[in-house]
Amino acid sequence: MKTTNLISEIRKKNSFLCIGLDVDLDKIPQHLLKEEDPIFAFNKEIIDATHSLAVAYKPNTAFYEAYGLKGWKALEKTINYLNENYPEIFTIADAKRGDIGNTSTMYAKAFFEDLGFDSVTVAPYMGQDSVEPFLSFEDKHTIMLALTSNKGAFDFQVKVSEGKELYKSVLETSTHWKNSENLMYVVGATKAEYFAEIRKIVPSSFLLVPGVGAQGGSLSEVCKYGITKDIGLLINSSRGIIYASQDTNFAQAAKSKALELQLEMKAIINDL
Ligand SMILES: O=c1ccn([C@@H]2O[C@H](COP(=O)(O)O)[C@@H](O)[C@H]2O)c(=O)[nH]1
Repeated sequence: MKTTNLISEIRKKNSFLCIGLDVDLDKIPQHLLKEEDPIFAFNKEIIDATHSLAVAYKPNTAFYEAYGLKGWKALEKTINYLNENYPEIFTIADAKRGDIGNTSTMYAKAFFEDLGFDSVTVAPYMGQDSVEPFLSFEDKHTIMLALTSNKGAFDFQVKVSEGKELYKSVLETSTHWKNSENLMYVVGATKAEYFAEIRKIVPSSFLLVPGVGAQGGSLSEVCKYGITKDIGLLINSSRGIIYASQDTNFAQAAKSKALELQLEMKAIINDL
């Protein structure tokens, strides 16, 4: 999907919400366990109930890989369902891949060609030749980890080397790579105080922002310095939305949680 389509979808829905599909069989309503594919059955109901409020969905592949072949099948059914029924939705495989060039090419083929995702998350640690194979896919996006939402982000990402924090080097260096227009970055909502600095380096790039909801990040704090004239943000919430209830009404409960965030987003967009 082209970024221009994503921006017009954001404008149409007054939403920059990304819903994380992190399906844990211990947390989904128990009646779904009788279904042939409980993971897909759960995702389908969540997607059908929330698609008018969200512009993106982000299955974290760990939650599918953990269930082996059945999990991978459910991931495939979920992305096919989104692409067939809601082609306007931006899809993110949160897989955090990256390896030597020929291996990265295979990861890119798996997520972009075989599964048909619009984007995949990638770790920058192995450098340019590990990321460029992802960037070479036209109309696909590579979302590189910059400053993550977890506590461990302080172990390396904010450490200064040769006068610069590592996350700043990741942002600055990657803007010079081939096809860098296909890059987006992950910045945690729990790191709101860093957004002003980040926007100095990548003023218009899209940022995928996890950490609102279960991790306690604040949407309004992120938007203070993170939002751009084209919005430039995809705010993710996973557990805070999809596990709003474990009853049979779980999808409506998820919709209510998504609506709370969407209304907050609408007010922020109107104030721009
Ligand atoms: O810095 C990061 C990068 C990725 N994530 C992922 O996003 C979701 C967040 O889930 P919540 O339930 O809304 O906390 C999850 O898939 C993480 O692996 C992140 O949290 N932080």
